[in-house]
Amino acid sequence: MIALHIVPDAFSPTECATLRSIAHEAPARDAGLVGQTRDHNMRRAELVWLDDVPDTGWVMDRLIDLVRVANRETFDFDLQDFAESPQLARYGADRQGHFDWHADIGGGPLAARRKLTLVTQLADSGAYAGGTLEMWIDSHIRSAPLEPGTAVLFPSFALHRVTPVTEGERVSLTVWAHGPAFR
Ligand SMILES: O=C(O)CCC(=O)C(=O)O
Ligand SMILES: [Fe+2]
Repeated sequence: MIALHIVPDAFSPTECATLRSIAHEAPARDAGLVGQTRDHNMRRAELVWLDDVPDTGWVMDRLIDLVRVANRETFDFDLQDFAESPQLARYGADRQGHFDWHADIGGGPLAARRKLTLVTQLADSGAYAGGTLEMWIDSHIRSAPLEPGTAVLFPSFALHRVTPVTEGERVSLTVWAHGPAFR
């Protein structure tokens, strides 16, 4: 069975607003995929890596707490570290922002060690149309709640996607927890 763990109010409305302005003001990079190949049919988004932004230690502290609790209550995975920077992503309707079906466990040395994925919604649900985060869980498609500040955690091997944004802009915060290979 693949589990899903949902945390409402993982970030407050004010914190979501702060993270949205970081996503807009920090220099963004065009979204590459695992292994740094850029395939815009697969993914279109603007990314800001939080490790590049000063004074965001509080975000990482929160993410660590959220992962710790979710892992204790739901997953019980052998987790070791957070080997990659958290990522702010903007998916704009102007570029048909989206991310096709994929799993986060990839071929690179860091992506290969991903075990748990955490995604937080940051945009108000009225700020965009489309842009649903869907997860393929036990032969069913489950949609992540749209409420800003809600975090969803799932195993990094689970298929998921972000449907095309057709109006406005969706903003999300993603981080991965890493550890030894599943066995
Ligand atoms: O933005 C999202 O909701 C998902 C991001 C994602 O799947 C990823 O970065 O691997
Ligand atoms: Fe992903």
